[in-house]
Amino acid sequence: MSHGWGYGAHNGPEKWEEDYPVANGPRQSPINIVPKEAQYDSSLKPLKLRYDPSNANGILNNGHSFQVDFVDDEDSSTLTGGPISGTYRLKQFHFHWGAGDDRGSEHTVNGIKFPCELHLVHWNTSYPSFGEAASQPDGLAVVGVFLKIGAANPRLQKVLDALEAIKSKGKQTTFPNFDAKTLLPASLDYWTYDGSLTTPPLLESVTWIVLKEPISVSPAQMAMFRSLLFTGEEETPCCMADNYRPPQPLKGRQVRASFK
Ligand SMILES: NS(=O)(=O)c1ccc(C(=O)N2CCc3cc(O)c(O)cc3[C@H]2c2ccccc2)cc1
Ligand SMILES: [Zn+2]
Repeated sequence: MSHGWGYGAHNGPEKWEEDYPVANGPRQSPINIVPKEAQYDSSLKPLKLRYDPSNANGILNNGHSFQVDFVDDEDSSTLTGGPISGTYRLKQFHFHWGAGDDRGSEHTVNGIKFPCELHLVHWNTSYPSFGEAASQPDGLAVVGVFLKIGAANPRLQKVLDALEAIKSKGKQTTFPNFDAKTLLPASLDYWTYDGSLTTPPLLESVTWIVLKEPISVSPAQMAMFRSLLFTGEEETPCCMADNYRPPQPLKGRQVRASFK
C-alpha cells in the first residue's frame, strides 16, 4: 500500500521530492505532449498487444487508485513491437482521474487535460520479476490511453460495476476473465518517450507509449470512478479523485510519433 504519499496538500506531488529525490530527475513522467514537436520515426514498429482474458485475476483499491491485476507467470498477456525490443508482460492496469471533467489525466496534449487516463503496465521479461524490472531503465512499458467525455463506454462498465465491492482502501475482490484489449481504441497510433513511474517511487524505468486516440467515458461513468475512497473503512471518508501527477519538465527528451 502507499507509504504516506498521496495527492493531498500535505502529501501530494509537490512534496514527493522530500522522500523521493528522483522526483527532480532527468526522465520524470508525465509530460505535456506537443504533437507538432514530436518527431515521426518510421523505424517505430506497430504495437502488438496480445492479452489472454483468463490472466485477469483481481481488482484492488490500493489507496491511490484501483488496479486490475493479471497473473504474469507466463508469456500469455504480452506487449511486443512498438518502440520496445523483447517481450513485456501485462502486470496490471489502473486509472487516474479528476474531481471534475476538466482535469484528471497525467499526460496532457498541447496543455489539454483529459478527465481520465488509463495505464496498462507491462514489465520486461529479460528480468526475473516486475520488482526487478522496475529498477531497470528498460524495465517497464506503460501504455497510456486518454478517456474523453462522450457516450457511455460499455467496455468500461464491467470494471466500474466492480468498484462498489472495493470502495475503501485495501479492499479487493476477484476479477476473472477480462479482456483488457477491449479498453483500447481502434487506432494504436502512439507517441513514445523515456520516462518514469508517475507515483512514488517515481523510478525512471518506464518506456511510455501514449495512444493518440482516446476512448469515451460518460459523465455518469466518471461519477462511478469518483465514488471510490482514498481512505480505509475506519477513516473519515475522502473521495478518490484528482489522483494525477502534473506534467514534468521534458529536460531535452525527444518525443517520437509512430504516425505522420
Ligand atoms: N502510474 S504508473 O507510472 O503507470 C504506475 C505503474 C506501476 C505501478 C505499480 O504497479 N506499482 C506496484 C504497486 C505500488 C504500490 C504503491 O503503494 C506504490 O507507492 C507504488 C507502486 C508501484 C511500484 C512500482 C515499482 C516499484 C515499486 C512500486 C504504479 C504506478
Ligand atoms: Zn498510472
